[in-house]
Amino acid sequence: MSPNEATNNMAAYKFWKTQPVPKFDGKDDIQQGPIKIIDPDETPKDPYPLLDGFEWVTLDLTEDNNVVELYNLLSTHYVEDGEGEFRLNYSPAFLRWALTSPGWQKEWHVGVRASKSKKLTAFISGVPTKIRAHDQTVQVVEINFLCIHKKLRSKRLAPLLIKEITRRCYLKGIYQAVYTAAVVLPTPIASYRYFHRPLNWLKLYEAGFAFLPLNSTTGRQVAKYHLPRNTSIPGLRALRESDLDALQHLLEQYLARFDVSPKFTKDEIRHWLFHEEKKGVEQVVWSYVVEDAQTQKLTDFFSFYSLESSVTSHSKHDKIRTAYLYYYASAFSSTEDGLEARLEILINDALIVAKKADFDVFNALNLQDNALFLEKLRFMNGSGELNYYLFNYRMPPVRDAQEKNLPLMGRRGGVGIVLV
Ligand SMILES: CCCCCCCCCCCCCC(=O)SCCNC(=O)CCNC(=O)[C@H](O)C(C)(C)COP(=O)(O)OP(=O)(O)OC[C@H]1O[C@@H](n2cnc3c(N)ncnc32)[C@H](O)[C@@H]1OP(=O)(O)O
Repeated sequence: MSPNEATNNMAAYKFWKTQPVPKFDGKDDIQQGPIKIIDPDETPKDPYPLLDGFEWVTLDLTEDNNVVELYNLLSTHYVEDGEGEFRLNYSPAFLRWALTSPGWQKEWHVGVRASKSKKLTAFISGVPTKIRAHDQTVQVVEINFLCIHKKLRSKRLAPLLIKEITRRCYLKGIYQAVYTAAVVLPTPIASYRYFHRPLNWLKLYEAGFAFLPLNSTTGRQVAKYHLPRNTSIPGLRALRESDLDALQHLLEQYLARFDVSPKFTKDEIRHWLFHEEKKGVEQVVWSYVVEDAQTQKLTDFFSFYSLESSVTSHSKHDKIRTAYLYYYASAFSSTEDGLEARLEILINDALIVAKKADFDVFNALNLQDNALFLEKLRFMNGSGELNYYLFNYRMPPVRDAQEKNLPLMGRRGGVGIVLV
């Protein structure tokens, strides 16, 4: 819990109270749209002054050595679980994928170096995209990978990084952003929880990620999470490049269910969802479609991405291979009962594909329609929370934001965006 969370008191957020974000009390005028109209002429043309001994750097992620530098910073200083036992370990291939999506801008890969050693000590990034919020389309930048070296924490460098990337976005005429964070800031549009479906329970247990319930045995736990060898839906196959138009249509229809969702162009769909087999290129995203044998139409789709966690303190296993549920869609969404039954077998097939690809665990948030299958498919309730935010944009509450006390099944996601 952040020190400020207990109070939800704007005054306690010295930096955030100065930013164009909704207040906690919800007393802002709830007319949907920008909070502040930005005058580009008032945007400073030069970078903000930094702490003594540090300098701004713009990374060039087309250069392998820049990607490796970023990897080295994040793999040792990025997000950890509460106890510091596990740390997200985004691979160089993942970072390049995440940060060079269509329209990416080099200026939005903002680093800080120590002036003497030239070591990269902090970073923040953005990539452009469009989202739909209720019935409005909004051009945004997706902010991610904010990271400060552990020795430089609590020196108010984060607000500087945020202000600097904001300045660079304003200069390009982008005035809104979307981001997620485990910490509570003013003010989430929605908050979700992580769920974990063991695929290799024994390894998770040995690594300290899964626990043995008092009334169980390791054998019973392994049996509980056993999956069939083969997928069950006829016509399930890997996504092909020739599917992209049909996939765009299927996704667009499905994502219309949610209050906030991405508005993917075809190029973005290719970038984010299509993995092209190339020698020596690490696979980051797995996408599968179901093609109806009679009509040749795509009826369903699922995807997941690969993100390892480093086990910081354990000797037997140093990595957990995690598949994260990404976008999915089904033409069976015309009836709720039909959708629930379909998603259960569709996502069960996703688990089987992930198990075959040697993942240890499959993670999902309870956004989108995930509450329809999480319990049935034996996802365990995790401790991690993820809050969704919009910068300089206010909108009426999304469907589920206030419904934390409803049982799981009652909590359908209002957010359809998944940030990597
Ligand atoms: C139009 C364009 C707009 C573009 C910008 C849109 C906004 C983008 C916003 C960023 C989206 C990022 C999305 C992601 O990448 S979320 C991932 C965040 N990264 C990590 O958790 C990695 C490990 N942790 C660290 O590297 C540091 O602890 C970080 C960098 C997180 C904070 O460093 P440090 O611990 O040394 O703190 P400080 O003394 O410098 O600064 C303290 C101030 O910073 C506020 N703080 C703390 N954590 C976060 C956080 N995750 N988002 C926003 N603000 C945060 C905090 O409330 C306080 O402000 P206030 O309480 O006084 O007000």
